[in-house]
Formats: sequence, structure tokens, C-alpha cells
Amino acid sequence: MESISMMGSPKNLSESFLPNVANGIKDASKMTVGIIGSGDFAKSLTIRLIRCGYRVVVGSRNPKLAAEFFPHVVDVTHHEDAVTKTNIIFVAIHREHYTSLWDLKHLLVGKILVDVSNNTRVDQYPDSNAEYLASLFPDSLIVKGFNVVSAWSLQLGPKDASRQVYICSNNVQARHQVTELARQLGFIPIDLGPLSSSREIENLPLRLFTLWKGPVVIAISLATFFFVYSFIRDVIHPYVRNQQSDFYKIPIEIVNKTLPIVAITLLSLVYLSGLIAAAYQLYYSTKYRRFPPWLDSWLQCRKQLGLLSFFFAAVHVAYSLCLPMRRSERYLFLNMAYQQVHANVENSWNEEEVWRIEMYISFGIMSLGLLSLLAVTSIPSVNSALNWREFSFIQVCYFQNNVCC
Ligand SMILES: NC(=O)C1=CN([C@@H]2O[C@H](COP(=O)(O)OP(=O)(O)OC[C@H]3O[C@@H](n4cnc5c(N)ncnc54)[C@H](OP(=O)(O)O)[C@@H]3O)[C@@H](O)[C@H]2O)C=CC1
Ligand SMILES: [Cu+2]
Repeated sequence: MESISMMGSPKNLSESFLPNVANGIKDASKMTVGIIGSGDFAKSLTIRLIRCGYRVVVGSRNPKLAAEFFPHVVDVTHHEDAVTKTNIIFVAIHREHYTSLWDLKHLLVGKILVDVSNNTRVDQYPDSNAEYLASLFPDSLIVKGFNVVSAWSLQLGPKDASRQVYICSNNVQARHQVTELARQLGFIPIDLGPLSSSREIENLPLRLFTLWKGPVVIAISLATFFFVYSFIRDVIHPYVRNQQSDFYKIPIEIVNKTLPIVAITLLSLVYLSGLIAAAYQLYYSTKYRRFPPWLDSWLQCRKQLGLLSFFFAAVHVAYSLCLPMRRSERYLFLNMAYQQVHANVENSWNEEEVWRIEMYISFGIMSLGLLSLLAVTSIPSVNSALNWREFSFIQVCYFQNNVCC
């Protein structure tokens, strides 16, 4: 697989555009990177490259028009001109337009073409976009990469959380050079080997989205169910039985009753999948048996379930903090005070009740604190900064202290 020959001049290739790791970013100013296309991705990539000290040449069908949207230091020119000026070219156009580059075939021999394209559906075409590009330009060195970052996060710069880029190519040297370029741009490149991995890489951004689908549907269903349940129990039931109108409870009290139940149910789903997986392994007395598909996908979306649980818990806290501010609460309080005066009760302090509420609030705040720790450690950049022991310590800590109001 690694045998595609370097048709151009390999010596030239490695010397001309990528910095020696030891030379670092300083050398980037001498290098020119080409981009075909002048769309959103091309613009954002250009900005990132310039910030990191690279020179950029953009190839467009209409350079005059396109130049207006690029910084003046960028050389915006025709496709032919652009590809002759550099050895590494990002193909920032959609798959359907790859054939429009056919006439440049002789100019692209031995050059690195980086395919950044995405599809709209998983396995949309029989071959991956990168493999298709490779079939059109068999004498070029095709590298797949950068498709998992959005144009938006490209512009935001290296502080943004989505820093991982997956890279693959049949040519080891080309792969290495694009990997190094990604690193210079502040990304964390992940080498996925030969070009056959490109299908997987192209499906990644689409799959990431599907990981949220199930948990979001579950959260919405749970929220609807518990909202309706609380509504019937706390509003409809007193109304039917005693003609007592408690409809004012709908926007805050009923919602605030639903939120923690959903949060705790989602969190229990996170841990339940792990327990079932452990039971499954114990039952078959092996770690090396594949989980059934439903359990597999459940295990994969634990992080999303956990983050949704955190979301519901955080909103619940905000609602709870607002409870005493309500006018209804004030009326109820005044009415109670009046009744107390009427009944000639001077002090209604109930020590047991006081302690119960104090503990209840304290545990609630504590569990939110731990849940936020759990949520923060699930962010990839934080997660990768923790070692295995630190991570499992936080997990166990939470599991043992988990309480809900
Ligand atoms: N936008 C994003 O966030 C991301 C985009 N991508 C990928 O990057 C690629 C470009 O995306 P994006 O910049 O958003 O797309 P745009 O539609 O914004 O731009 C595509 C560019 O392709 C060129 N083009 C359009 N039609 C043709 C044609 N018939 N023949 C040749 N060139 C044509 C145009 O450049 P000109 O007129 O100058 O020739 C146009 O600016 C896609 O493959 C996409 O999947 C990947 C990750 C994220
Ligand atoms: Cu609570």
C-alpha cells in the first residue's frame, strides 16, 4: 500500500514546503500552500495558514471576484497558476466538481492533494471522496484530512476544543508531511494509515452527530413523560378532586419537578450500560466477546447522556434559585404568617424540618459540583490531560456521592 511512487521530485517535495520539525514555525514563512476553491473552508484555512506564517496561493475559476474575500497578502489566481506554485494543494471544492480539475492532471503529477471534503450521508458513494480523487489523479499523492474541523473552528484558532484531525494516505511521506503541517497549524493529527481509512474518516463527522440523536430523543421523551405525569398529579388531580386551581404551577414548579428526574434518570442510564456490560462479560466469562449492537451503541453514547444529564441538573439549579422570588411564594408565605398569628403560634421553628432542608440543599449543590467535574473531564482536551487513575478517581467519587433532590 505504501508503494505509490513519488512521480515528481521527492527531494524537491520535502524541501519546498514543510518545515523541518527542528526549525519549527519560523520556517513556515518560506512555505507556500495551495488551495483550490474559494469557499468558506478555503477562506478559513487561508486565515489559519497565514496566522501560522505560511504563504497561501488560492486557485479560483474567477480570481478577480474571489480576491475580494481574501486578505491582500494572499495570491488569488487561476487554477493552473496556483498548482504550479506549490507542491501541497488543499482541494477545497465539493466532490461533484473534482472532474473540473481534470485538465490540470499533468501539472499535479507528484504533488500532494489534500482531500478535505465531507458528504451529507454516511456511505453516500460506493468509494470515498479521497479514493475517487485518487482514481482521477493516480499520479498525485492523495491525502485525506481536515474534514472533521469546521470552517468556523479553523478560524477560531488552536484554543478551540475540536483540535483532532484524522489523516490517511497511501504514501507515507505525504502523510507525514500533512501530519506535520496539521501540527504546525495547532491541530492534533491522528494518523489512520492507508487511504482505505478515508471512508471511515469521511463518515466521522456524520457519525459524531448521530451519537447525539439517541440521547436527545431519550431526554425529550423522559422530559415529556415526567412533565405530563407531574401535571396530572399536581394540577389536574387537585382540580378534579377539590376544584383547587393550581395551574400557576405549570411554568416553574412542574418544570422544576421534571428537570431533576430527567437528570438522574439520564445519569443512571450512563452507569447502567456499564453495569450491564460488566454482567455480560461475567456471564460469558470473557472480555473478548463482542457486545450486542444495542449495548454497543448505548455504551458509545454515554458521554452524550452524561452531558445532557448535566444540562438538566444545571437548569434545575437555576429554576430552584428562582423559587423564592415568585409572587405566588410571597402570597403563600404571607397567608401562612397570617394563619400563624390567627392561631396564636409564636414560634413555628421545626428543628427536624430545618435540618432536612439544609442537608437536602447541601447535597444537591455538592452533586451538581461533582457532576460538573464529570462534565468537564469529558471534554477531550481535559480528558487527555488526566491519567487513568485520576480519571477513574473522579468517576468513583461521583458514583459514591450521587444524590438528588
Ligand atoms: N465549510 C465547512 O465548514 C467544511 C467544508 N468541508 C469541505 O470543504 C469543501 C469546500 O467546502 P465549502 O468551502 O464549504 O464550500 P463552498 O460551496 O463554500 O465553496 C466551494 C468552492 O468550490 C468552487 N466551485 C464551485 N463550483 C465549482 C465547479 N463547478 N467547478 C470547480 N470549482 C467549483 C468555488 O470556488 P471558485 O468559484 O473560486 O472556483 C467555491 O467557492 C467541501 O468538499 C466540503 O465538504 C470540510 C469541512 C468543513
Ligand atoms: Cu433538586
